[in-house]
Amino acid sequence: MTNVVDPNSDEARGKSPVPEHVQDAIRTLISWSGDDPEREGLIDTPKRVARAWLEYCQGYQEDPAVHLSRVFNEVGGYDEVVLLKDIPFQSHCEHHMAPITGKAAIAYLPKDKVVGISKLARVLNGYARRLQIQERLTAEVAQCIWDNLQPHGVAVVIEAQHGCMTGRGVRTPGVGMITSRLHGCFLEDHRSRKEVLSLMGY
Ligand SMILES: Nc1nc2c(ncn2[C@@H]2O[C@H](COP(=O)(O)OP(=O)(O)OP(=O)(O)O)[C@@H](O)[C@H]2O)c(=O)[nH]1
Ligand SMILES: [Zn+2]
Repeated sequence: MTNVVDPNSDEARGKSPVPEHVQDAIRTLISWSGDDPEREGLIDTPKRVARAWLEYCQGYQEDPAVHLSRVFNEVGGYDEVVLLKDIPFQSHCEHHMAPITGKAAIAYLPKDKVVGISKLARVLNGYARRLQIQERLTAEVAQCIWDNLQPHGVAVVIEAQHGCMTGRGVRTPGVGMITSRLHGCFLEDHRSRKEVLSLMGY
């Protein structure tokens, strides 16, 4: 007799198994919130939530510095600011595990190496996909670029909205938080700082 595999099973859909104790934790949260985790619409929810959280927190599985290991040493005499603007990201605050959504501007003034620009967004994602506060996220991205590219300067500005301030608590939709971290010439030299912030639109 041939084994018939249910096309809706986790196995057939290539989904990774979720340990029972993790599903239990989510069932507990559902019933504590006032709903019945055994009703039809919620039956598979614990598995979905668990897998979603693995994805939101994928950054724990990587060292973002890895993305900066492939450098181009030939910069063709380019000695001006490189800026990546409006990089969208999603993170989660470590206080409420609520979404933080925003955009980042990442700039550096290369010394002798540049990286593919997508790598700057990858570094941002590597740190954003963890439980964060915005200040630490900003500092970690800047430090990673500063340490690994050894440029003349690094500037990171992040502008974001915090779900814990919009959907709950003080409930102030539209409020934005801006954080910045500067290193090297952007920190020390007034003109460089003004130039980079103005390129970023601040
Ligand atoms: N500095 C900083 N604060 C954050 C960030 N994300 C969330 N918060 C704040 O973390 C604080 C946690 O405060 P608590 O008093 O411990 O928690 P709470 O009682 O839920 O606070 P409320 O949000 O005011 O209801 C809140 O003021 C949040 O607005 C962040 O990225 N940076
Ligand atoms: Zn929060």
